Amino acid sequence: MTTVLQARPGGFVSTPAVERIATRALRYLQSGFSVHLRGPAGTGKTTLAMHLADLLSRPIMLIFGDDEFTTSDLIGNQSGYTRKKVVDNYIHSVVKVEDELRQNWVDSRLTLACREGFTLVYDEFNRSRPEVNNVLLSALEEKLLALPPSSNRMEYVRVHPKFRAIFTSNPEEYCGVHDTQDALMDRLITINVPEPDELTQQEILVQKIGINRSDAQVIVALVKAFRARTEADLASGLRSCLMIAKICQGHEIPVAPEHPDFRDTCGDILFSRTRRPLPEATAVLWEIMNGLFLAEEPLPPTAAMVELPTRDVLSGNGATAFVSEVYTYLCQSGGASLAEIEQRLQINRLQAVEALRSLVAQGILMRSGDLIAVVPKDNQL
Ligand SMILES: Nc1ncnc2c1ncn2[C@@H]1O[C@H](COP(=O)(O)OP(=O)(O)OP(=O)(O)O)[C@@H](O)[C@H]1O
Repeated sequence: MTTVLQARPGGFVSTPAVERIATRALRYLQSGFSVHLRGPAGTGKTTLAMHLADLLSRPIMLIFGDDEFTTSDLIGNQSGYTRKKVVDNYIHSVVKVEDELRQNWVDSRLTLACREGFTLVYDEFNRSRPEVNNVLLSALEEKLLALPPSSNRMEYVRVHPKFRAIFTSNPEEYCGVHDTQDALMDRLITINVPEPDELTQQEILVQKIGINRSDAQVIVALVKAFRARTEADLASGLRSCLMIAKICQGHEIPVAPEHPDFRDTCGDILFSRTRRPLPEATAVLWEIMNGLFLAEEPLPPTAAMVELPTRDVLSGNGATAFVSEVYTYLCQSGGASLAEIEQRLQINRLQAVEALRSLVAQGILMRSGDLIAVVPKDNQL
């Protein structure tokens, strides 16, 4: 039996970045085009596709691309028989028997969506072989879906004007996906869905998992730093963030880099997502964790305003961007906690920590136990 999904609103987190993509996609759908959302795993393509389908307010047919698919999985096939037997004994000496055997045609999801004007969400469509998807070409362009020849039904379905299709796909270098055929791509409007920005990821953690914002910030910054340093960039970090947040929330594990359960959870989730050897990945994660932990402590007041070194000197090789801003703020404020630095300079935890580390490395700030202080200018390296 073919199941029709009804729109299930709620659960979709919208931020300005997500909204921009959704608005564009909806515009194209409303103009009668089908849309293709393309991007790495876990960037939110399926969630966005279902959200767009909700907005179209039509029943939804969902198909998942599969290498084993045949054309009949998309359009339908003959299934079972109807048998009709008529015995005519009107004249007692004559018995006439008519026996008719008919195959039944069962629509599959694409055919039903085309016929009834539903919204088709074809998730990861390039996992199906390209030739199987060829039936879509005439449905999208000529608005006719061709069915196999038959004597007892129409061989074409005229596509309902409200029919729309939303496709999603992973990049072609992914394992298990096929090349997308040019003719199909030419009939779609493709939107590249990038890794959600940090604000979006934080918002999704806060709204979906229910953790507080500062914990969401720490998790997102931590996963981002780990991925950047281990080149684990094939998939988005969002799923890892959601997993860490959900486990911490469900088991009351503090989102604190010094807490052993938090460290273990992050390790279990992140190590398998990089191709770096385990000892190297472990060293990177602990280094990032230690950086976050030390910087968690409030900074001490500074004695006096110190002349501001130039940005070039402060930022060294350019790897750390907010060094001079952090330094200026510390000198002017006479001391600040990490959260205050982030808030005041509108930077994230990782950027603040990296800037502080750079200042310590250059001898402009010094660490004394858990505290960090400004070194008087005369004593600077
Ligand atoms: N805007 C959003 N609102 C709420 N949750 C989201 C949003 N975007 C992504 N998510 C969540 O992030 C996770 C990954 O999203 P999703 O499955 O849509 O990604 P995808 O790009 O389709 O991944 P894949 O290519 O692996 O199928 C899911 O748990 C999803 O609920």
